[in-house]
Amino acid sequence: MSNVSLDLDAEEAAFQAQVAAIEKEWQNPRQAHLQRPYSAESIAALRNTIPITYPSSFQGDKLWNILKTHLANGTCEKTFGTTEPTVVSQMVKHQQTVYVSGALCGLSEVQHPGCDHADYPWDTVPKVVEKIFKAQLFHDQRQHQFRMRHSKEERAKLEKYDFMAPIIADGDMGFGGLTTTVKLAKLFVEAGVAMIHLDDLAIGLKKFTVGEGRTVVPTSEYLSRLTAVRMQFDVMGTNTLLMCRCDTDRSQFITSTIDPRDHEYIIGATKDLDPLVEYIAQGMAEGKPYVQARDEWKSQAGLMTFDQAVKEKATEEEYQQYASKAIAYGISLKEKRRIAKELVKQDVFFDWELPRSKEGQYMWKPNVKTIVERAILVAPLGDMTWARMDAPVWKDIVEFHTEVRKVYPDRMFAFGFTGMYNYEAAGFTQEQIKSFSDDMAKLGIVWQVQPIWSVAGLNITAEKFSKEWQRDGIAGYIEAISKPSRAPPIVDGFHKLSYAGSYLADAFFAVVAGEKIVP
Ligand SMILES: C[C@](O)(C(=O)O)[C@H](CC(=O)O)C(=O)O
Repeated sequence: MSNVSLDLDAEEAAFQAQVAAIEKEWQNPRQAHLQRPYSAESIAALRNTIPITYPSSFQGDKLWNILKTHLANGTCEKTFGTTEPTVVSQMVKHQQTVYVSGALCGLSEVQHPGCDHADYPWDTVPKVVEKIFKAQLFHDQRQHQFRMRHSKEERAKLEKYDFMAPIIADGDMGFGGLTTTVKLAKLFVEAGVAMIHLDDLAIGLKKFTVGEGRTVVPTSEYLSRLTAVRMQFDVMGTNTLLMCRCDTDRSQFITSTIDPRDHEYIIGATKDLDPLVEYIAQGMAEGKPYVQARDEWKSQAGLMTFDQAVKEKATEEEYQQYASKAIAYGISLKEKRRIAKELVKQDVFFDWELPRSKEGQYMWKPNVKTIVERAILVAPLGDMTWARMDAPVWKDIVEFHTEVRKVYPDRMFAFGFTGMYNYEAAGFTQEQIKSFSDDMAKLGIVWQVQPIWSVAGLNITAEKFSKEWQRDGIAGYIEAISKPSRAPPIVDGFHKLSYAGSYLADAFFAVVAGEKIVP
């Protein structure tokens, strides 16, 4: 049955042409760094039958050029997070890119705000990107129309900003299974994003107040997620960028032991105690707080990785032999146990089931080596890499980027000056803090973001004005806002007719009335 004429030859020819076009796209120097585990045929079979193009692709190319230029110059783009289009209309005067942070969206763009547990609806951030992108188009259009009202000579004196700063957005962990990740990627592209970042965190498992912040997923799941996004970008035929963020360096748990590539870092008990969950349940029944019961158990359990457990029991010589065979990428616990049995005289007790959390997570040893491994493994799927670090440990920053650059010398990196960074406490001098961004740029960290400026940053401004308004009423508004914004250089606001879009509205009336709108 068919409602169109069934020309099988034409259908086959169109499919083969599509396959050839995709293969050509993939050979483009712009995509040379990418490797896919799937074929052009598979992508062609997943495409629509009508051509569709997305501004996201254009913005992706624009971002690529901006960042590549920084890489070549050893400089970087410094931006910050916002969800507010008016803020974007100002930041483009100094920033080349805009960041839409999940944490900010979760706090101010949803019906039920809250801490950054990435527990907001999966389409929250794409919707904010769409809002911002459309606002950028508005500012771009009204500026262009305003300029075109003037002669070429007059335009030399008018301001001109690039409002279409590429948007980088937080894709978090993809929000569930692969089909959700695919839909998320699709929505981001449709919204006009230039790049999204996707991480290796588990959904729904952040707990900050009790110090059990983050949980990662196995390497295999991380790979699948990123592949799903790359596949969706390919299906849509866009040059939208994908940033592979990795949180392994500062996470406390992993959801599963299924992937041997993670076994080196999974922590077990080396004392044969009752399981942690049972100890906590009993302790709490006796009136102990959760954290106290947990920490008591942890202090008795001899928590360490299997390799460390072997080191405790082996002689120096035995351990050296063991390490040479058993400590390498991807060696499973089963294999490690076999090697230990063969080489170490003493029995090594190690049980990674005992410390499992109530939710079933396994304990994880955060460290730089694992982010290096994950970053290198997934690099061919993405355009950039971000090792999320809570603490400004310069040694770790240098180690991570140097190691990845040994394999991918042209890799571009991102860095987030996330939440609680305390440079003084970490021993940084004022000079080091000042040159921090420039020093990182030399490591290839071309995109640097202060993601959550909009919380404390806007709060400071709002609190200051609210006090003045309460104290001085309209006199306060006139002095604090109205007068300074009208004095040259005039601040953007409703009083500036071009900014507010008044000339644009007039132009609509004029064109409809058949009048001329250019000189
Ligand atoms: C970048 C981030 O994902 C965000 O949502 O803005 C957060 C920010 C933060 O915790 O300060 C993150 O780094 O996880």
